[in-house]
Amino acid sequence: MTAKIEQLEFQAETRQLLDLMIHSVYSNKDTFLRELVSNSSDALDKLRLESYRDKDLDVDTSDLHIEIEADKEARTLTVRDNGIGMSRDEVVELIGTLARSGTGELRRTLAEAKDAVDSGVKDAAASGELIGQFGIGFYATFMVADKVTLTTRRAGETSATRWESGGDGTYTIETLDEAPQGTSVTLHLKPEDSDDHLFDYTSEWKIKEIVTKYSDFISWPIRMETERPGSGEDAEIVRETTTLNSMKALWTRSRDEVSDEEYREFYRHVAHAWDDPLEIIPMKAEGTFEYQALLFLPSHAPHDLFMRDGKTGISLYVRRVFIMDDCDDLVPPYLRFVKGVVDAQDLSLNVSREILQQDRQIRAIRRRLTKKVLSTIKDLMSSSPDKYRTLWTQFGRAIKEGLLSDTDNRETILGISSFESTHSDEGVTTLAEYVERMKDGQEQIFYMTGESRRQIESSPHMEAFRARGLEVLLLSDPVDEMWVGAAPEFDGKRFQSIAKGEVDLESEEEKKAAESEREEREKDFEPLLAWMQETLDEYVQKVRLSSRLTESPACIVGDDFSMSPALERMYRASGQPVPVTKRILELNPDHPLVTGLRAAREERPDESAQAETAQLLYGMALLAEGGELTDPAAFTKMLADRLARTV
Ligand SMILES: Nc1ncnc2c1ncn2[C@@H]1O[C@H](COP(=O)(O)OP(=O)(O)OP(=O)(O)O)[C@@H](O)[C@H]1O
Repeated sequence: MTAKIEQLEFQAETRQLLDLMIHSVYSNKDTFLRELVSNSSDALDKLRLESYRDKDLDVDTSDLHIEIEADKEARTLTVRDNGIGMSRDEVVELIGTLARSGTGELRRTLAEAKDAVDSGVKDAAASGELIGQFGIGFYATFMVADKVTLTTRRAGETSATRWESGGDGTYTIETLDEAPQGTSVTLHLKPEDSDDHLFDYTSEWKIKEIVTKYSDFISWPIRMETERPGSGEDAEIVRETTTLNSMKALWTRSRDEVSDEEYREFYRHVAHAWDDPLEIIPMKAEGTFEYQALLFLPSHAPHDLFMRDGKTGISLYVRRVFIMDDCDDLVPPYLRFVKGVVDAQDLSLNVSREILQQDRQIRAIRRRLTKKVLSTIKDLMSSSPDKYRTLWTQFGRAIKEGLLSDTDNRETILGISSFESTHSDEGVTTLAEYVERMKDGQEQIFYMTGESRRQIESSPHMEAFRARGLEVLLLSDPVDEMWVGAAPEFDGKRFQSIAKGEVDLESEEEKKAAESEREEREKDFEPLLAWMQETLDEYVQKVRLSSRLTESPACIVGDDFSMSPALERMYRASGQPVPVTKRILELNPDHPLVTGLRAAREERPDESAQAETAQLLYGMALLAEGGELTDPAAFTKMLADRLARTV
């Protein structure tokens, strides 16, 4: 067969990424080798598993390993494995494109990073962050090489593929008749330039240094031919094959035997991450279900945390044999950011994803892991508040999903959650702190949901609470709308929306004093309330006097079970039908607009403009809470006409 070399173009994003890598001043260029070794290790894991599952796959798995070969003369470095390899299509898909979700986001981040690089500011940080967010694995090679050649043959296939690129806009791809099974990546190294952190990557000690630093725990041997002086006088140099890594599985070792640096590199390997772990959680369970686990809480949220196909982070091993990554049965979805490995003793090596879902042992492990992660976060709150804050900022929104889905642990999750509140303009508060500050006689935890802190704070519902110095939680994450509706309690205190139901802010004494006045007022206002209810019947179920307003003339409240406007909008946006709910209009009996309208009703009951005032009052109340008018044009016209009469 004559080899046909095809030249293909990189996807636009891939090209930009390469461009950035090539011109990157990201100082830690050594990490390219970690990426290659990590990919090889994954490929070996996959081959072992596939050969185990597919008995017809005729491959030799007796000596699975990674090999590093440096050629000083040619200035090349080759990393070779006899793992699963890739088919031609896989090469195009996996290496030629960024086969990742969130391409739009990547494009945006790339543009930002590029601007930063162009303007010469925070260039290292920009590319470092980019690498951190998207983990651009294989492309890291272009930090140190001006040409990369990859030759690969997939296990079970006869023909092989060669891919080559200079990191410019294109790459070539060629089908070969033969090649050893597995993958070999050869880097044609850029000239050494230690000012630019480009070291001599053909040097034996440099390679050793990098492998020991970043890849020591890799469970496959990483071999290299090394030289040592022979013994005796004028003895010749002895060349021998050395295994560079210790291959010790970190999770089988106790915490004091492992350095933070080893943990960190292992984290980067399992999590495909570039950041540092925020917290390391080693676990060991003996008894009915034996397993060991090594979990990490990352310090940065991945870009796909809220994407439907976002990855979960736990790899499953059985007796030290890799079974699968992204095992989403090991932690509940709200803890999908937790990374690490679980090594179970008593599972079958043959276990499939479908079986896992049903497996009692896996369910037990999941329960234990969940509790452990939650208790670790709880400990961080007191032992390391800075770390807790970082964790909450990065993952709080995901964790709060657990308030809805994990009822067994709801109280614990509430305990580790933080919320914005009227207590301070900045920062967040825990519920324990809120409860601590509750006023005498206050029995509920007050909250209001909305689309932003500002919008909630300026809503009329807040007025009486502000006037009385009562703290209100300001819940502006979409997920807040969901869990808070499940009406949980914390520390025996119910959550009460200040925009729903009747609010009872007065103490017993105040109540008594206010009672007769209120009765009086209700009598006074009765005709107005009845008339308004009739006039606005289409929109509201009831009109009543309010005890929550001090400044605004009116506000709209739901009953205890009605949806908030923001929740209604969320449902509508997701295409779900939303039942029309009529809410309650509350009027401020001290506001001149309300008292004026009452007087006008008494004096000139036939005046048609009063119905417009009622409509305007209702419209203003809707706008004030951040709601939407059903007919904005009609409202503005009414308002303009009215204003025209007063100028
Ligand atoms: N040595 C290899 N053997 C087999 N497949 C490989 C090898 N190297 C890379 N691949 C394939 O190419 C894909 C892309 O590799 P790349 O290093 O760019 O990203 P990744 O390893 O998936 O993730 P990360 O960016 O976190 O490293 C891998 O997921 C794997 O499927």
